[in-house]
Amino acid sequence: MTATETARPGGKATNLPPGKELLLEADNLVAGYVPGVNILNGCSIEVGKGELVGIIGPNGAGKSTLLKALFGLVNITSGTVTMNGDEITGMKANSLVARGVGFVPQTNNVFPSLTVEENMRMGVYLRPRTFDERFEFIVDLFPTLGERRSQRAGAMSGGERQMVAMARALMMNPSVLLLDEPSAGLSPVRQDEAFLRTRMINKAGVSVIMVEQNARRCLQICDRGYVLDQGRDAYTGTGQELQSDPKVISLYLGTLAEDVKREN
Ligand SMILES: Nc1ncnc2c1ncn2[C@@H]1O[C@H](COP(=O)(O)OP(=O)(O)OP(=O)(O)O)[C@@H](O)[C@H]1O
Repeated sequence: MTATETARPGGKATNLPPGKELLLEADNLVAGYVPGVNILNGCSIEVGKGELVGIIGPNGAGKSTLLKALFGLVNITSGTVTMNGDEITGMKANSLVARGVGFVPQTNNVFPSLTVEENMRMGVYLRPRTFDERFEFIVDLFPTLGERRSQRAGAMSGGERQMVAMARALMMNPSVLLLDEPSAGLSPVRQDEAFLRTRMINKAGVSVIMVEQNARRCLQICDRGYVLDQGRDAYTGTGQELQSDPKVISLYLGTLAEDVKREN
């Protein structure tokens, strides 16, 4: 099997594996930051319940913009976003969080002057009474955060802060977590840990949409992926299909192509 060019409007075939239930769908999104300048130009993705979906593509393809559009932070001029069959297009972030969408931005994603525990409390400010139960879940997943609950987030390393940011988004018990480049700015070892954490979150039952610059690692851990190009979903397939597809490699995964050459 190789990656497939995604169906353009009209031919609405699903990309989900057989029997997989649809959780979230972006259909033909057009969106941008300023009127008249579209960054997403008809972008469609599907996420099944329990899936880890990777979004890769060249710089400026609109990967982060897609996540921001899904989270109500970028103006959508046409197209729809649905979750569990309900339309959520353009809803504001607080409504989306209440509906089970979590977002971890790439930067400025923790309150540095607050402790780990205070960051977690901020994450659950809409449902403060659930703090104990959710914090227990977090500590089961990331024991370090239990040990360091009184430490200021600003005094932690980049990788640890990323863990705090993920944990904070998990405090609201989201069905789907949007992760914007969880490995950005981390050393290779810390990047591996960030990918491992992402996988653990997914294994704990949370669907994940992960945007990544590190395409090779992203495709290694995701169930399915989308290659974005100029604001559109150009290719899709399983992580393995995309990794091994020559046209995806030659067009979008320059560094991966080099790696494949070296390995052969
Ligand atoms: N806040 C903003 N205001 C205006 N334009 C923006 C803003 N953020 C991003 N853009 C533009 O949108 C386009 C897509 O950016 P985006 O960050 O979504 O791409 P990306 O695929 O995530 O790229 P990268 O891999 O480099 O992070 C770029 O041309 C960028 O300059």
